[in-house]
Amino acid sequence: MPGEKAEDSRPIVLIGPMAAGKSAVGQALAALLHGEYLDSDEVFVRENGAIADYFAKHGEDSFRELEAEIVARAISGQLTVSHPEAPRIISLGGGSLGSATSREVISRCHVVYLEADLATVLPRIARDTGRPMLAGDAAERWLALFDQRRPLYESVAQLTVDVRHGSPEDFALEIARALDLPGITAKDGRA
Ligand SMILES: Nc1ncnc2c1ncn2[C@@H]1O[C@H](COP(=O)(O)OP(=O)(O)OP(=O)(O)O)[C@@H](O)[C@H]1O
Ligand SMILES: O=C(O)C1=C[C@@H](O)[C@@H](O)[C@H](O)C1
Ligand SMILES: [Mg+2]
Repeated sequence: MPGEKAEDSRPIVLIGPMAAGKSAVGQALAALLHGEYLDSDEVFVRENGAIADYFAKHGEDSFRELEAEIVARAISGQLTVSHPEAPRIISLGGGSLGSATSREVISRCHVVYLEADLATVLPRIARDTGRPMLAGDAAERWLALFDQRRPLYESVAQLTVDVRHGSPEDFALEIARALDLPGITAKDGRA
């Protein structure tokens, strides 16, 4: 029909640094689109236990191998439980783009980069014990990792959302509008 938006079954993948809100925004977006939400960190924990414990026992390299496998399974639809045509929203672990395979795998998706800064995430990471990559001085570690990874996020992002001011629901609507998804109007979010 003229004027009707074409179906677009590509998953929406959320990337960005630790505590930017990938999980919170991903869940809000799934609710808005009546879609399925998947989180590579949650899948990891379900299959292997707490991330901090896994790092302590097996080290980061082993974690990254399993993480890359989970990303591939998530994107390919192997972990999907809902209707095959339901929108799929997938949040990736903050360090997952270190894998060239994962960068390649997500190139066929809508890739949305949640861009944050230290001031925004500081209250969220200050008392963190679950993120082994932030062990020690969490603020210093977050900044160092962000400096190192920012070029990777930027190189794969198709849409960048500034998440410094607003709620997860605000950002979900911004993403849905920017991607011009079927069923979303500019005015209130739903057709
Ligand atoms: N826009 C927001 N406003 C206020 N709080 C937020 C916002 N986005 C996320 N949060 C809160 O910040 C914390 C971290 O968010 P979240 O877990 O979604 O980040 P993440 O990017 O998935 O982090 P990780 O790298 O650990 O997976 C959570 O407590 C969440 O509720
Ligand atoms: O930035 C990282 O390296 C990480 C981010 C988290 O999402 C987890 O994937 C894990 O704690 C490692
Ligand atoms: Mg998360």
